[in-house]
Amino acid sequence: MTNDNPRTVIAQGTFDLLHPGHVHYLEEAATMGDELYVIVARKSNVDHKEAPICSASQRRDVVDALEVVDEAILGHEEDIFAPIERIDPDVIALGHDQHHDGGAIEDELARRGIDCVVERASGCESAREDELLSTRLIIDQILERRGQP
Ligand SMILES: Cc1cc2nc3c(=O)[nH]c(=O)nc-3n(C[C@H](O)[C@H](O)[C@H](O)COP(=O)(O)O)c2cc1C
Ligand SMILES: Nc1ncnc2c1ncn2[C@@H]1O[C@H](COP(=O)(O)OP(=O)(O)OP(=O)(O)O)[C@@H](O)[C@H]1O
Repeated sequence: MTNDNPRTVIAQGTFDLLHPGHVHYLEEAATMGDELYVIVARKSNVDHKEAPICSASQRRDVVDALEVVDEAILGHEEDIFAPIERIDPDVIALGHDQHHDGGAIEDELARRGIDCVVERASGCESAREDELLSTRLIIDQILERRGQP
């Protein structure tokens, strides 16, 4: 049976060098509705940490290949609310450590007339050996192991 009124969820992030923490986040975001769209951040908007290694379109293509994702799209360069206005989601799923203020996002959504709730996803609890679950930690580990002698 087809769902005539699917609940749409938006997740977002940099997604440079995909790891299981990303999969955890996207799988949880998908449970918040029926269709999952993912906005992949432009390099120019990743200003709170080191710039991503992979290009925006390559990061988008890898996220888009995940079964749990209905569609991954490139973020807007200037107005981060432009894709949200176009997709008109029911839920925005913030990552557990995303620096964005959920209240401020809700205020801006209301100002633009977008009826949407903001949820916070959980962190990935993995007790596995060799746990990294962070792009920064993976890159640090690569530099440590493979860096110049
Ligand atoms: C609701 C929402 C919408 C966003 N839309 C965009 C966008 O259109 N373009 C973009 O470059 N970044 C967008 N971002 C920002 C990035 O996706 C992201 O939060 C941040 O810049 C990358 O850091 P992170 O991976 O540590 O979260 C959005 C963030 C949020 C919370
Ligand atoms: N270990 C994790 N558990 C749950 N969610 C995660 C985890 N790692 C990343 N995410 C989520 O995935 C989304 C994209 O994360 P991002 O691209 O910033 O990866 P990251 O590994 O946290 O990067 P970095 O370590 O460079 O900050 C964010 O919403 C973030 O909260």
